[in-house]
Amino acid sequence: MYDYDLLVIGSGPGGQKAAIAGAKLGRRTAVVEKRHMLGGVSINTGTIPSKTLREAILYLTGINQREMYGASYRLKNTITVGDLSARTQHVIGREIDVIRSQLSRNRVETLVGVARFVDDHTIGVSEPDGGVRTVTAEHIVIAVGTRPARPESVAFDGRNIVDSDQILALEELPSSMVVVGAGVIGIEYASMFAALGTKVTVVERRERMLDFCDVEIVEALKYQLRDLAVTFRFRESVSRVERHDGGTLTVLASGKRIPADTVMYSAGRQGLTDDLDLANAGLTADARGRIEVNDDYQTTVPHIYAVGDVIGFPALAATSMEQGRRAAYHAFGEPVRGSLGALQPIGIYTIPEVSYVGRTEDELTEANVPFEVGISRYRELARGAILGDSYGMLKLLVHAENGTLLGVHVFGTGATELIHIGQTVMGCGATVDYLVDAVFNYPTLAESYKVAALDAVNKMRAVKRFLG
Ligand SMILES: Cc1cc2nc3c(=O)[nH]c(=O)nc-3n(C[C@H](O)[C@H](O)[C@H](O)COP(=O)(O)OP(=O)(O)OC[C@H]3O[C@@H](n4cnc5c(N)ncnc54)[C@H](O)[C@@H]3O)c2cc1C
Ligand SMILES: NC(=O)c1ccc[n+]([C@@H]2O[C@H](COP(=O)([O-])OP(=O)(O)OC[C@H]3O[C@@H](n4cnc5c(N)ncnc54)[C@H](O)[C@@H]3O)[C@@H](O)[C@H]2O)c1
Repeated sequence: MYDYDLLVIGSGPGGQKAAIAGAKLGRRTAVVEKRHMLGGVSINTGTIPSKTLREAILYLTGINQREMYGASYRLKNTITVGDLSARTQHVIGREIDVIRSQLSRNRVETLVGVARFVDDHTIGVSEPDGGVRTVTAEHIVIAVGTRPARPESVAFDGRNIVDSDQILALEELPSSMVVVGAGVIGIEYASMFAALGTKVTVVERRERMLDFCDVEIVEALKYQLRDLAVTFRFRESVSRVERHDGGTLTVLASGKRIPADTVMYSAGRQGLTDDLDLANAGLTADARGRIEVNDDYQTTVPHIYAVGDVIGFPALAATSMEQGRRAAYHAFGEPVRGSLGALQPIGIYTIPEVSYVGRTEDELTEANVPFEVGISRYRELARGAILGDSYGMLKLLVHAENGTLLGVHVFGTGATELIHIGQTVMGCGATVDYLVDAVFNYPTLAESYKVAALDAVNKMRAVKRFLG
């Protein structure tokens, strides 16, 4: 009766995984995607280019080798935009190829164009040649993602005043830069440009940055960034950004004016729902373009699902993929286990990187959960010394009464990989004793789990001594 069992709008992480899941369940599946955007924001302008850029910067600046070889160590003295973009373009190209191949070998049809609702089962696809193709589907997944917010008060020109998509196309590396917004995007790019030697000023209207993370780890990150000559302006709001001959001027509500070669505006993102004609399907979006869904990712029209950034927090590639898979399974009656949430890791690819899973000290204190802290510092690990990472740390939050792990927070080399050991231990419900008794490869950073676990149990034993 319908052309497809499942039609997915958007081929970012959420859309891709929804489509592949539908196809694996034997359903006729298609994805609609705009020209030149296969893989979504994640592959083309977001996750993959920014993480590849970071890797290129780490390699070419030699920043991670400086504890060993001295502050002046560089692999390449003059790093150009070309040096950086060559690696980025190479990885983007490969990733697009992987996605194209995965979709085609799973017989997911790709329809190129802009999708909009004609009714709740019908989509019009405006194709690049100007034609409109109309297709119908039993189930529809909206995975259209977001775009950077671009307020009128900022004179974006794509050259000196840019958003986080345009930053990838800079013609030369700026010697000074203002980053507006200390969200994850702002801080990741601030740290990358600071590592390249750009003098970075971060303006953030809140009192602190990354307020969902562990306070001690954010302090450690700020210390490292200040050491790279980053200036922070907290509790300051940007009123406007002006373009002048030879540079830019960022005007703050407090009256301060900050001159810089380049401004990157990274103060939030907007759901890409404007062009979808949602009303034709009986749907609405909020002021930030987000669509509301229930725990199964169904919108208010039950056969239409929404996943990924368009449904809001946490807006990560990692979660979007899993939401996509779950939405498709739900549509076709395939069971899924549990719900996404408590054990969702967060990885922030700053230089140095941050990662955590579970709860923070502040959250536990607020909830009156008694906990003990176990800390391991990389400078006391043989692997930390070998790598030349003296600032890294791993922190375990352990329930003071039953020994279960409540949170793991990591700062430094390998943080975003290491976190998964803690995530697995927490997911299996093991206690800190598992980490105390386990033998880890030596010398590794993973050993930090055992060191931190011993630290926590030593403190817990000290309390028990008093209690008899
Ligand atoms: C700079 C940056 C760095 C990031 N780093 C990380 C990271 O390190 N780790 C992490 O987990 N996440 C990261 N993210 C977030 C991650 O990229 C997003 O969470 C993820 O891309 C969201 O996936 P999605 O499926 O919602 O769709 P998106 O990736 O946003 O893709 C949506 C797609 O839908 C298409 N589309 C929109 N409207 C239509 C329409 N009407 N018709 C047809 N197609 C349409 C768009 O062209 C786009 O290709 C980063 C984001 C940015 C911007
Ligand atoms: N490693 C990762 O997982 C990763 C990396 C990058 C992005 N992302 C995702 O992308 C999404 C978008 O990130 P983002 O950083 O753009 O958005 P955000 O909304 O998280 O941060 C924007 C920041 O800008 C501040 N701000 C807003 N207006 C301001 C003004 N006029 N002056 C000064 N400060 C202002 C806000 O207070 C906020 O702290 C996030 O949800 C994030 O999870 C994830």
